[in-house]
Amino acid sequence: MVGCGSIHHPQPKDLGNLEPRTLISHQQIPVMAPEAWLIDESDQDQRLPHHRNPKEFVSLSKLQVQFILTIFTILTLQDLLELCPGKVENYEEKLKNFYREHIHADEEIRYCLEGSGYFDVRDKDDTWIRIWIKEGDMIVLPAGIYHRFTLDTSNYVKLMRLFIGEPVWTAYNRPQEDHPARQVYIKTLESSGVAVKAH
Ligand SMILES: CSCCC(=O)C(=O)O
Ligand SMILES: [Fe+2]
Ligand code: NI
Repeated sequence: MVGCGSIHHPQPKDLGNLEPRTLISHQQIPVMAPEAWLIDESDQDQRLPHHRNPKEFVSLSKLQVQFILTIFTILTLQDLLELCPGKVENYEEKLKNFYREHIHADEEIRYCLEGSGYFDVRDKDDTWIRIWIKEGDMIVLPAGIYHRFTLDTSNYVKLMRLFIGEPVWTAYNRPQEDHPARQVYIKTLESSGVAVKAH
């Protein structure tokens, strides 16, 4: 990397419309829940919305219930997070918080648009595994897994933060053995035959 933000990597075409936002660090993009609705059966142009009259929307939770037996997930883009010294407000504090061992009640989903960084995750023996995330990589951490994040020495990363349904940010710092998400995670591991070290 040369200076922060000075390198422009070509973007995949479908991300082109995000480009202007990437100029601003950690900018919130309004959360737009994916919309879904029942359609009419008319022969009109298939590219039209085909709403029924009156419109009948289907809530995200209903979609999830109806399709629970299939892998059916809608990811919501929350924001683009650019991390880099000198460019981001409260950089030191942010990095410190990201590097504090924690869990979430939901999956942590990140797509790396540019740069690189490390996601550290605890394995079954409570040992850290460092995962190097580079441009074009996507990571999905299960709810309840202890993890943390840091930049690598390139000192620059631009991450898309994605959520399934409502974005929930809350980080629960270790220890969280009684947290429901932690308990579900441990149970899932154990039921797939992984013995988890007690701690
Ligand atoms: C910089 S994204 C990774 C940091 C993290 O674990 C989080 O945001 O919860
Ligand atoms: Fe996290
Ligand atoms: Ni780069």
